[in-house]
Amino acid sequence: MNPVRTFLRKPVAVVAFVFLTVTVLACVFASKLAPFDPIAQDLGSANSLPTAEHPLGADTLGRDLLSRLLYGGQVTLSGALIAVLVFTVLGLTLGMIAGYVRGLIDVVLTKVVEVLFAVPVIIILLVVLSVFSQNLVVAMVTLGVLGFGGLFRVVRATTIAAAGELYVKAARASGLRHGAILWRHILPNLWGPVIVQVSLFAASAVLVESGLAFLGFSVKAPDPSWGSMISEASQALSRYPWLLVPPGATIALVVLCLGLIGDGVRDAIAREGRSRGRSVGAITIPDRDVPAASRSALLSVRNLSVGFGRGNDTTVVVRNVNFDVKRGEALGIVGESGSGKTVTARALIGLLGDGGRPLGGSITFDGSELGTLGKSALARLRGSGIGLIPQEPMNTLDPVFTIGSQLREVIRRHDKTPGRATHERAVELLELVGLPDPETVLRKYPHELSGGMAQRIGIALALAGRPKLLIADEPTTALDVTVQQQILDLLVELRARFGMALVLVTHDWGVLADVCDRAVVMYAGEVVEEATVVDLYERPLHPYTRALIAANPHGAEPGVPLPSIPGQVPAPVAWPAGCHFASRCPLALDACREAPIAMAHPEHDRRSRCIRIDALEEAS
Ligand SMILES: Nc1ncnc2c1ncn2[C@@H]1O[C@H](COP(=O)(O)OP(=O)(O)OP(=O)(O)O)[C@@H](O)[C@H]1O
Repeated sequence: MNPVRTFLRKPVAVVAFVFLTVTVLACVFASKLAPFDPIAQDLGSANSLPTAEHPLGADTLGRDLLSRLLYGGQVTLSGALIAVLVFTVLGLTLGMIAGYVRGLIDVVLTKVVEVLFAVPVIIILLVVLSVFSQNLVVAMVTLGVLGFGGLFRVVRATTIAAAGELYVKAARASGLRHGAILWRHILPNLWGPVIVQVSLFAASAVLVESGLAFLGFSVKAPDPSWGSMISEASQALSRYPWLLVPPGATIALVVLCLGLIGDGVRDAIAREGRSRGRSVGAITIPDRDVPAASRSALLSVRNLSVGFGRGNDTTVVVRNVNFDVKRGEALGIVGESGSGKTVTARALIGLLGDGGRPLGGSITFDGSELGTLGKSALARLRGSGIGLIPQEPMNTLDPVFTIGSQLREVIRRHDKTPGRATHERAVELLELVGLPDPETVLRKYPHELSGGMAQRIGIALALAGRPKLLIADEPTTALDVTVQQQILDLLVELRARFGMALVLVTHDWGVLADVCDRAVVMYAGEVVEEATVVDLYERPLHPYTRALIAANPHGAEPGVPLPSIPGQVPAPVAWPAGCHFASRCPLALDACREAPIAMAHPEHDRRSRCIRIDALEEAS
């Protein structure tokens, strides 16, 4: 569903948006709407409560509070607007540059942002105001500069994720100019997170401006601003408490509305992301001789095909994938980049994104056919039945919330327990994933975590619903080597302890050997071989598996060059009619190129999509 429509279905967010719009417009048109001059005194009405003449009352000098509020809003909101503009321009442009260009520029900008995070904002603002003789514009520009780091981080992370998408890589490879890529492919991913961040920052800019005005650093008396009205009201607070209500309530409501709009936008984006990729199309290309879904297996995938695009523009990227995962078993999906591992894994949990959709086949999990489940049942299954460990956990953590609040939210969704029990479960989960001092970790924000800690949090989040199956997509690629091993050891330990099954996507045979019992080898969108990891290593029965193992750096001998597989994985649009690997295979015959190759069952529990198994065995 369109995210704007999803937002419009949230009444609280819509009311907040309408209130904010009306308030801003009323302030903009203060000269037309205000019943009085904001500085005109009428001592006869001094300190009056709301009356027909003064709808919000009058202050100690008899000045109309509604008029002062409308004019004062111009000062406060334009101050906040300046800060928001600086925040948005810097955060968006520098975040995109850092995330897209990477390298030294990324390192330098990230360090600068880290330094800015350490700067005490209010103290710097007071210094700026004293140097620039109480110039509020300079102060709000400074606030934008000091605060843009939050937006920078979100934009950078989103840009990195978007730039890593294959369609962006393809656009780069096709020679599209960087500006055009950023504009057409990256920017559309950013609007949602940017609106969320901007609305939250705008709320704090309103508060900071009001605070500075309260301290006397804004307009000069008798001109109003919301903060100066609070300051004036505070001087007569004990005798005329009402004076505080109009400016105080306005500031509180504006800040609340900005927060609610941010929340609404975030929910709308999240729902939009979840709803993509769920529709099941009509194209099915069934494989022959495929047994029905296994009753004993926890997960049974049959003839799964996945495509991207719509209608006639649909490109099939994964074709007729079949495999089973038994309870407690660890299955690896291995293959070169672009072979369809990630798409297959994400299809299992209904999170294809970016126009991806299952084109046919079935996924049966724990007796339920996922294609027949309604939205809410599927949502319940995610996390409680199947847990997903992300590739880049930092990107999946919301930078504006503490780890504790994010973990507790997920726990509450599954356990529906009261606050104390939820907290205890959060602590227990962090202990489970080996994080020392869980109470401190719960108070941290994502940017305070190392990569290894973030991945442990990712695992804790995946475990929160006590899933029967974990899906881990290259869970250690973003980590350095020593941390990689620790995370793998943790996965092995947790799996053994809770008897969970695991589907692990990897291109690393070392990881496969460490963690998995069995593996399917994928090539150009198809499963080409399936066997136990030991059998695959010792006696591969597909030329592609053999070539992959030979090119595996773990088996490299010092001084001996590592063999590589000549050629490249064909793009989905260029899949050949016959065996997808034929153009790179030393054993290929004409028969391999002429027609699709059926899956053979050369031995019990082994499958290979090859008609040259005998020749392969002879050659080895
Ligand atoms: N969002 C997308 N839009 C269009 N095509 C896509 C998209 N994501 C993936 N694909 C296509 O799906 C195919 C399989 O991609 P997938 O990411 O599953 O490969 P992979 O084996 O996981 O590779 P890697 O190890 O690099 O992640 C690719 O050839 C790619 O062209």
